[in-house]
Amino acid sequence: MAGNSGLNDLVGSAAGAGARSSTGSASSAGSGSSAGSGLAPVGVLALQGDYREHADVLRSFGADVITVRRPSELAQVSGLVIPGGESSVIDKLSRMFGLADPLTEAIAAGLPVYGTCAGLIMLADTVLDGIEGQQSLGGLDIAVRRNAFGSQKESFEVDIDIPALGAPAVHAVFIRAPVVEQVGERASILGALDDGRVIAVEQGNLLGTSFHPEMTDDYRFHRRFYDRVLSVGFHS
Ligand SMILES: NC(=O)CC[C@H](N)C(=O)O
Repeated sequence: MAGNSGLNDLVGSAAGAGARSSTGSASSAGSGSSAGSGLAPVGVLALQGDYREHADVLRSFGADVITVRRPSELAQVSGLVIPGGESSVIDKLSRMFGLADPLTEAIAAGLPVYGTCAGLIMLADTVLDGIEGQQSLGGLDIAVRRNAFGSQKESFEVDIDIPALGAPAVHAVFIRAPVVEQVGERASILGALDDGRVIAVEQGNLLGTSFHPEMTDDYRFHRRFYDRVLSVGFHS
């Protein structure tokens, strides 16, 4: 899934990162049930970032996937992926499009959500090093630091043991990634770097990784999210 367009979406500056009129491969499928299961579609927040890659991963599971850019689309979904990209842009656009409050409400109501990188930042209760005025949706009892790896190591790849996923280790791709600096008592750690810095967390129906499984061919984190979607059967 390591499509160049997705990578450009991740590393590109905020300039030109506004709402896209093109739906790309993640075109909205409208309402409908997911893969004959009677389940509502799974959503991918498509304001900015590499949402197409996430949609492709979920479709590979047989899921019915829709892109989410407005509250009426959010109201249809049984789960949501918030992709990587630029959290300050996703934050601004979600407020501009009237999605921020419905998203916060859906998270509080138990919507299963998986956030990667910028998506993890959006799910954090506390954001360190946000731009002025930056807000998050919250939900995860954590504090994340944006761009925590500094300019020298903005992007890197490393194998990380994730006990909850079993063997083999996950090949994790970090792109201007955040780290989880504080983990509150309601969140649990799924993975950390050798130096102890936390990069994967879970809390009830919320899952977050600093890195980008959609850029590899190991979809166990997406599978974990989708299994949660199937078992929760969320509808608003
Ligand atoms: N790959 C990514 O999602 C990068 C996240 C970005 N640094 C941010 O602050 O949102």
